[in-house]
Amino acid sequence: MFNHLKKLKSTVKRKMVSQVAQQTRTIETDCLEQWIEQYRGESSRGKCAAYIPALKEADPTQLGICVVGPDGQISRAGNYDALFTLQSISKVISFLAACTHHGIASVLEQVDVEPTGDAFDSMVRLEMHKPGRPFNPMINAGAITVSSLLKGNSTQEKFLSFQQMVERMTGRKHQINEDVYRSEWQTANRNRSLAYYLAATGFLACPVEDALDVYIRQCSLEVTAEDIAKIGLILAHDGYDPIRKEQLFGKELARVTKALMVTCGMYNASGNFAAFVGVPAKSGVSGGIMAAVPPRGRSGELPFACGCGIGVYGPAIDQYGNSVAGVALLKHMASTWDLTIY
Ligand SMILES: NC(=O)CC[C@H](N)C(=O)O
Repeated sequence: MFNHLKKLKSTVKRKMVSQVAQQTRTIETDCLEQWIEQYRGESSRGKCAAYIPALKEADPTQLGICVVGPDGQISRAGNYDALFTLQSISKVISFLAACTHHGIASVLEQVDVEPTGDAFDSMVRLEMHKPGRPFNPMINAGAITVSSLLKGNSTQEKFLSFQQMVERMTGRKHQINEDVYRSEWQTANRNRSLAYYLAATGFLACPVEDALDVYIRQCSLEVTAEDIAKIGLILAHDGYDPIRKEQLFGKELARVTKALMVTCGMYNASGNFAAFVGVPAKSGVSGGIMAAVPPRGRSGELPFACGCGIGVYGPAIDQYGNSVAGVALLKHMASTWDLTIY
């Protein structure tokens, strides 16, 4: 009798908890849906990237978001299921993969951790600090160096080690968008020059065209906002996947990576983003933004107080290469939900 009562009590309690969770989820999703409609119009202040011709084909008015919490709570709104290519968000993952293979210290011998304040594809500083390594792994020069360092002796092996890192974090298989890959390969004159310069100065660990091929392939991998939100969540929890309960990479690597995201992740708009959103994030020119929100001890009342990963997609980008509507949405969300780490 006593046992029966105890079981009944715990079932009632579980039901109540799940109802509360359900309710919270709905409130958060409601907020996100409302904000998406509020900020969708911001996309008219930007344009889809045109220097990679295939990216121009995207619908600039799309805006989607997915937020994932450590207990598996997911809130999605807008065009959250749209597929887009990782582009520069891939730089975070290739850095994780290269450091997992070589160790942080030896990767940092080839690429520094200093912000530049220049455009992501700039070459101006490479020659100014002779024979300096590229400034950081989040600009193209540094990312091409990192791609050349990926584990493996061929482009296939190197790309595979990148792809496996992505798939370990998202928990699913990903494909390359062949049109975007081809389009970038055919128009990559600037990145090609960067890669040749890196080879000339001894900062490329494989032949130029191989490094470029791996880099462009990783940029063309297709994901959804939910995929990058999951990666953001793992970074927020210092390399630990709280949903599958598995440590995927070390704490120190997670911390170095988040510091790079804060200082360089939004390129030469990283200062503004740090001031008005205030979380480690990485953008890509296809319109994705991945953010890692660590647990906030301040109040259990806050939405996603135990931290979360955020994935945003809005293909109209600004002069810095960041999603215009995506950044506006994140600014609103950060101030309302008190997301900042500062
Ligand atoms: N900012 C970006 O997303 C740049 C990535 C793109 N593939 C390039 O190298 O130009």
